[in-house]
Amino acid sequence: MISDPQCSTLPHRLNGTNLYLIGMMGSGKTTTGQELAAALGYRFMDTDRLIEQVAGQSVSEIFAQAGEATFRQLETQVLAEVSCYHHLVVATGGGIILEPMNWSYLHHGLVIWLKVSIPNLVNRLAGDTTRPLLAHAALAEKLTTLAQARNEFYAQADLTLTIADNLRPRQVSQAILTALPKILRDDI
Ligand SMILES: Nc1ncnc2c1ncn2[C@@H]1O[C@H](COP(=O)(O)OP(=O)(O)O)[C@@H](O)[C@H]1O
Ligand SMILES: O=C(O)C1=C[C@@H](OP(=O)(O)O)[C@@H](O)[C@H](O)C1
Ligand SMILES: [Mg+2]
Repeated sequence: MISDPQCSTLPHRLNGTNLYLIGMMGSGKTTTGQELAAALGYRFMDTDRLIEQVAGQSVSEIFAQAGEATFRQLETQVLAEVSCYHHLVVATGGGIILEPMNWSYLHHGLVIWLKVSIPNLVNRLAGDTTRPLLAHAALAEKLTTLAQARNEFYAQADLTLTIADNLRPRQVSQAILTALPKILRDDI
């Protein structure tokens, strides 16, 4: 629930506008998104989970069997469908920002970049086996290369939150709730 009185009018002011979380793998989009949705009384959706439902396969299986290009097509298809709804917090996949068409859907709502340091991403993702782009790669180097290629796209978000390394998911959600009013137009 929203405890800060300054944020208590936020659900009203948002008026159902979707919130899209973007950022690198491990930045906490899926985890924080659930906290944020609960705080706002929104529904939570995760494009990766929707893709898995559509394909009947895990993300890793799609990458291995159909390839990344097919995954990206499914990602755009799922995002297009999701953007028809409202009152959603949507955790996206880290690469959703690469396809220009996706921005036309993301901009139906407000886009929030969870900006997390590479060392913190490495800590969180060490041992992870569910992210095919990180398989068979030196983790820190791969994340650094991906971030270098992607940061200019993440920076197109409506709101950038630089997340301190010790912030728990609930605190990240609170930080978003505190920051959102500052970017809301009066007519939104
Ligand atoms: N604020 C946080 N503090 C500590 N661990 C976190 C935080 N946010 C996410 N995590 C952990 O990091 C990992 C990746 O989080 P996830 O939400 O799946 O990221 P994303 O969806 O951005 O790839 C998970 O193990 C999750 O529990
Ligand atoms: O960064 C990426 O290109 C990807 C991120 C993953 O989602 P998370 O960002 O939730 O890990 C998932 O969509 C897929 O493995 C590709
Ligand atoms: Mg995720």
